[in-house]
Amino acid sequence: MEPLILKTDSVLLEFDGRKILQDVYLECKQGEVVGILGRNGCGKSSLLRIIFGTLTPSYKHVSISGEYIKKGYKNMRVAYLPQHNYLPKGIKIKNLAMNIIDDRFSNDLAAHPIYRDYHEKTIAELSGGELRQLEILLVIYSKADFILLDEPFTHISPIQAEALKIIIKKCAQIKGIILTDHQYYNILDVSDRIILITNGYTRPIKHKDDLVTYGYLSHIN
Ligand SMILES: Nc1ncnc2c1ncn2[C@@H]1O[C@H](COP(=O)(O)OP(=O)(O)OP(=O)(O)O)[C@@H](O)[C@H]1O
Repeated sequence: MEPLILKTDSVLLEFDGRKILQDVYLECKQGEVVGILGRNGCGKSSLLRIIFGTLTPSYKHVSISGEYIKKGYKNMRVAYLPQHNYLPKGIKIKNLAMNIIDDRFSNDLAAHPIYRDYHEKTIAELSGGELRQLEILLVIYSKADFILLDEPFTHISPIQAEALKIIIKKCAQIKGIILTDHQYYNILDVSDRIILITNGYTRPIKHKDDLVTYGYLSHIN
């Protein structure tokens, strides 16, 4: 079967007359990881929320394999990890996972130490970093064909970031993943393609040097 393709273009997003996003083209196929980089406030989270359907810009065109998508979250076509904690505190973890996990990943979730050790507990009983890991897992292993991750590497330790990159790569064998984080080295590591948002435009990054040229990095290490 042909891989599904999520396409986003012609986005116009303004706040108080200030143009945040004005010329966006973003494509992601099932089977690939697309990394988005950009300075604080350039519109990365906004773009993910527009694709997911929880932020309505003046204009957008989002489609999956040619079918116009108004709200990505409808019918669980797109899943989204927000920058901030989102899970309700009082619910048992195994009950949260029950209806959202893709059967193809239920063994992976069950074997992950966070789920294995805490599934009988509630969200309120986890540390900040444990909670973040669980939130990431529930989105990555969800039934959606496309997964959007806003700052998945922030708040987790380096060793767990390494493990997360392996999980993302495995998941991307059958899903499309778009992610952003200020830990750009992790984004460069895990992504098949990089898109930089600058001055409201998306620019494909062909080489690390482009990140200096466009003023995202001051130098290359
Ligand atoms: N509800 C809102 N009202 C007004 N301005 C907003 C609103 N939400 C976001 N903005 C502005 O839109 C711009 C883009 O915000 P967004 O959160 O998408 O940026 P970002 O690239 O994800 O930033 P960061 O890397 O700092 O998380 C920012 O300048 C922000 O101040």
